[in-house]
This record gives sequence, C-alpha cells and structure tokens, in this order.
Amino acid sequence: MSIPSFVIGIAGGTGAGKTTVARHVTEGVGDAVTRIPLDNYYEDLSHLAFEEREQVNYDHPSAFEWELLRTQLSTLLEGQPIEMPVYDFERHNRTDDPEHVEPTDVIVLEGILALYDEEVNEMLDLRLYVETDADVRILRRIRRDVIERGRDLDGVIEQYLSTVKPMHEQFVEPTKKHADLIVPEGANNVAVNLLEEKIRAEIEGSSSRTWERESADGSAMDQLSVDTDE
Ligand SMILES: Nc1ncnc2c1ncn2[C@@H]1O[C@H](COP(=O)(O)OP(=O)(O)O)[C@@H](O)[C@H]1O
Ligand SMILES: O=c1ccn([C@@H]2O[C@H](COP(=O)(O)O)[C@@H](O)[C@H]2O)c(=O)[nH]1
Repeated sequence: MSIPSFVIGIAGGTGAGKTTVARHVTEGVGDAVTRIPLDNYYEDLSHLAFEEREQVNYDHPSAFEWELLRTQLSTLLEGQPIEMPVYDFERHNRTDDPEHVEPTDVIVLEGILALYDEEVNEMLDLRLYVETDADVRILRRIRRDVIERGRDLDGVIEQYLSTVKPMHEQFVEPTKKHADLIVPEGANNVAVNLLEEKIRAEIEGSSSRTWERESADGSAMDQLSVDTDE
C-alpha cells in the first residue's frame, strides 16, 4: 500500500490534449502512477432513456458527481483503495463494472473541469491547464468522437455549438486562473519531459527540484526552480 505523495490535476477544453499529456507523462513510470479520468465521475444516468441521455449537457459542472470524486480522492490519499466508476461514452453512462484502484505514489486527475471544484483543487499539489486553440480542439474532437465515441459529424457539430462551446467559455476556461502551469498545444515535448522528470523524482523520493510557491498577488502561480547544487 502507498500513501500518494503527489497529486496532479490536468484541466483544459475538450480536445486540448489532456488525456494525451496524461498518457505521455505517465507511460514511462509504470505502476507507481494512477490516472483518474474525471469523465468517470459523470452522474449515473441509468434512470434516463438513451435518447434522453443524448440530450444532457455534459459540459456543465452539474453533470458531475463531485461528492463521489472528493470522497474517492480522499480515500486514495489516506492510502485506501477505491472502486472507481468507469464511463462509456457510446452509451452516455457508466458501465456496470467499476475498476478497483489501489493508491499509488502519484495520482493524475484529468478532465475538462479538473480545476473547477474548490475541495478537489485543495487536494492537488500541481495544477495544469492545457491550452489549445478552439479551432484545433474542435477538429480533434470531430475526428476522435466519430472514430472512438460512436458519433456522427452533424451530432458533434450540434453538440459543440449548443453546449460544449458556451460551457467552455463559462466554466472551463475560467479555471485557468487556478493553474500553476499552462501547457500550450497539449503534448508538447518540453512540457511532457519536465513533467515526466518531476513524476519520476516524486516516485524515487529524491527530487532535485523544488517547487516554490509565489503568490504575492494572490494569483497562486508556481515556479519551477532547479537546484543547481546537484
Ligand atoms: N499534440 C497533438 N497533436 C495532434 N493530435 C493530438 C495532439 N494531442 C492530442 N491529439 C489528438 O486529439 C484528440 C483529442 O486529444 P485528447 O488527448 O483526447 O484531448 P482531451 O483529453 O483534452 O479531450 C485525440 O484523438 C488525440 O490523439
Ligand atoms: O456522455 C457524454 C459525456 C461527455 N461527453 C463530452 O465529453 C467531453 C469531455 O471529454 P474530453 O475527453 O475532455 O473531450 C465533454 O466536452 C462532453 O461534451 C459527451 O459527449 N457525452
């Protein structure tokens, strides 16, 4: 059993590259990292018919079961395992089989509103916002949703204009102010390498870097400072 020592939150608009960044920064470090997709914490909508679930606004904060996320993150931070829900985008609902997740040294929470909830933010040691232009994001989303999430072009466009875009502007983009670091264009090599290094150092418990909080104006921006003695 591990007591997690480092929790990273990765937020940003749909298609920004959050999942890709999370995959890249964790793939080289084996079992010591757990990825928690915020999507798994969409409310259980089993009581609705499929046609009704298709109409839900999945980009509003109320679409998520925040209390369950807070409880499960706390449980992991106490070194206890959780039964994490698993989301099925094609059915717009949770699957019947939750995933057993053991606590690990590093936890990565990733999702559009990963920096939205105050209590969740307090549990994060490093907050990232992946920033990618809206035109790039929608193009990526079209391709991904059609290929991987069982959608058609018209449906993706209609959903984007009616809920995804306005909710992004109202709720997702403003969470950028909670970020310690902003990662441009998703999986850029410099950012990914730095993060991977940081995660490795956390896991090995012998970090040569220190994170120095500078919040003179209350904006809570962190700076990466390299220890030149080593
Ligand atoms: N840097 C990139 N360059 C090109 N395509 C990318 C890049 N990052 C992600 N993608 C692709 O864009 C789509 C959305 O990326 P994803 O990581 O799922 O975004 P998010 O989790 O922010 O919604 C995926 O199909 C992914 O393969
Ligand atoms: O049933 C659902 C649940 C969510 N969505 C959309 O998913 C994205 C969030 O996932 P990303 O991987 O960050 O793109 C969100 O914008 C929802 O609109 C969905 O379409 N259907």
